[in-house]
Amino acid sequence: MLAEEQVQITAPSQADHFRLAALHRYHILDTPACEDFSFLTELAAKICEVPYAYISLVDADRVWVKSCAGMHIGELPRGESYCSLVVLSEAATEIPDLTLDPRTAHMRLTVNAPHMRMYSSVALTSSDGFAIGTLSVLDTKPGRLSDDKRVMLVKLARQVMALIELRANEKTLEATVHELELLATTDELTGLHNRRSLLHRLKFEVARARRFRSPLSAVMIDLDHFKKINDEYGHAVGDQVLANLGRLLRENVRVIDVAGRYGGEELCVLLPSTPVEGACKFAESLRAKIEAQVHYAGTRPLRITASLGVGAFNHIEIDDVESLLKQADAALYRAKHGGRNRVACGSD
Ligand SMILES: Nc1nc2c(ncn2[C@@H]2O[C@H](COP(=O)(O)OP(=O)(O)OP(=O)(O)O)[C@@H](O)[C@H]2O)c(=O)[nH]1
Repeated sequence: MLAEEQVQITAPSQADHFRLAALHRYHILDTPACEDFSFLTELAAKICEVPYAYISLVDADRVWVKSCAGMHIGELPRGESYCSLVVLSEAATEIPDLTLDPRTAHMRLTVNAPHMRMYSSVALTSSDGFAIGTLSVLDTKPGRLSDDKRVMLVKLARQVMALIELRANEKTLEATVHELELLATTDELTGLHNRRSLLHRLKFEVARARRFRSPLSAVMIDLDHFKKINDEYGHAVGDQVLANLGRLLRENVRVIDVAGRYGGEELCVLLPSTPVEGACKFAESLRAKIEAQVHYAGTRPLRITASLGVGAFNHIEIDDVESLLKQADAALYRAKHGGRNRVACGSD
């Protein structure tokens, strides 16, 4: 009883708060099983000549086991785990007979099968000096590890920690690469693909349409008299209108569609697997949504319209990459000259 109270009272201290922050920085809790960690755990059991070993991370109210050898434990309540004692003392801990130590005699793994008797462990210490978990070995016979074995256990614990650091660095690198990719392909103002990314995706979609003999359409969108918005209300309001339009497009395209900013106030949507009829329907519905969208110059509401041109390939006549946009551009020209706020389709 006394031991349980000790573990629970000490756990939520200020020091534990910083320790938990160090643990959570590694993003290792609840990650899937991994061969590299299993290998180190098995090696610990082999070197120490004991049947059981595990790598544990001590969270706020549970001890989560990253890998184990000789048994299966997913997680334990913190008050039921020998490892909690190690992270509290932040040192290597050895308990030669768990039944004789008042802190561990009552614990589940001591009382129930497999009736652990010996526990020896080394703290896993974060780069900023916090004990975030342990590498532990256990036996059902009481005893002590020899000095040689303890030295090896300390070395193995360092390898475990190095692996935890490596995995965390890989995750950070992955996230950074993803962020950079996003920055390099996204137009900052509209949140759509930038021109380079749009043209890159166009090449890819043309190749795919050829390969699978599927249709591909492109819709060019140009705002009507946008210069007037800039001239009358200022560039910042013009920018806001473009940003709103970007959001409208993102919310109204399918996951497989590619919406991008082709030029200043000219946007483009690529519609894979969509024949000209479907693309014209989409363009007409988008035109109506743009017309209905309300923007604001301060408190003053504004509306703007757009002209749209649709270009389309069917699978029989997939031409070169540029000709799809040329077709959409020519249709857009007709929509502008036909009076604006309208859709012109294909070569009609
Ligand atoms: N605020 C803002 N304006 C932009 C941006 N890029 C282009 N523009 C403006 O968009 C306007 C385009 O003007 P025009 O090509 O004359 O076309 P328009 O006024 O929309 O007229 P039509 O297309 O013929 O209906 C210019 O005033 C550009 O300065 C931008 O990123 N932000």
